[in-house]
Amino acid sequence: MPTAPCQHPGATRLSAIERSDGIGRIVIEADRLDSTNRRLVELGRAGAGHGTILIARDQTAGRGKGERGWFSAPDGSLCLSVLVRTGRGLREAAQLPLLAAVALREAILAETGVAAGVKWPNDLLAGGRKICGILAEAACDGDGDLDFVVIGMGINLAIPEAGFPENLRQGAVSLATLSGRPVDRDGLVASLAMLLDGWVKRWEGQGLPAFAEAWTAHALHLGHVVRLTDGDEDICATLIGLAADGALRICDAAGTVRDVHSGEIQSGETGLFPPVAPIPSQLPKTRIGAFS
Ligand SMILES: O=C(O)CCCC[C@@H]1SC[C@@H]2NC(=O)N[C@@H]21
Repeated sequence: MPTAPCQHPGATRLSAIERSDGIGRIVIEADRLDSTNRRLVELGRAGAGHGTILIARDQTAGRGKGERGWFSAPDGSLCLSVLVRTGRGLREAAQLPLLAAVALREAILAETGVAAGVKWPNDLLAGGRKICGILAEAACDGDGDLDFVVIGMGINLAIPEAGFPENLRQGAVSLATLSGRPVDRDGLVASLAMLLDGWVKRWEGQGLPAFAEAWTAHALHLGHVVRLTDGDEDICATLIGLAADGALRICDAAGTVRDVHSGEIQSGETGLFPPVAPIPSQLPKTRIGAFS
């Protein structure tokens, strides 16, 4: 029997998909929330267990990478967050956003037939347009040790082209548009929970080697020159692949091989990734650490 999670005001329905442990053991669905990441962090601090999933039909202040907001449409988007408690430490947990992209890519392929590529670190794209974004945030205890990680995923399920804000229309697309058929939202959640659970368990045992090959096999732009940010620095570099700790290994314009631990790809030489203007952010200024 699933154990009851901590309740919160936005939760309108509680259901458990058929798992007795692990990811998806508890699924909380809310009609409307500000941010599933934000709320799941609160639930985590209050003791919610490993594998809790929080889904919102409508998200009013979704968080995106780089302090941007995240656009979603009620009924057209899937906004969910997953709470992961791991025996591995904070440094290694920074690999979870990459792992999440692998699991989500597989779930999308299984449920819709859409084969996405992974734009470092964890955006999923098809035909050069973004299908989903992932934002993982780490919560630490008073000593700075990892308490838990919340992995948030925003997936464009069935947003018509005209349903995206104008500044996103060129760069984003939904799964229903790509596949030409409706997407079974609950099927996608169940598939994701199962796949993510398996990948996290393998990663707990083996670390990065558990999924590095799967990530690399579908990574976009490896071997190509791209413009990317390395922290605050804007650089052009050739993407080499993943380093042993999960950082992105690049070769910069001076020919120096170095590793990038956080940043984003801004554009690729094929012109696949035109920069997208950020959505005005309603983010609070105090954040727990964001990995991606
Ligand atoms: O900018 C990105 O690419 C990451 C977007 C992540 C959005 C998801 S939607 C569900 C979860 N809750 C949030 O507030 N953000 C993530």
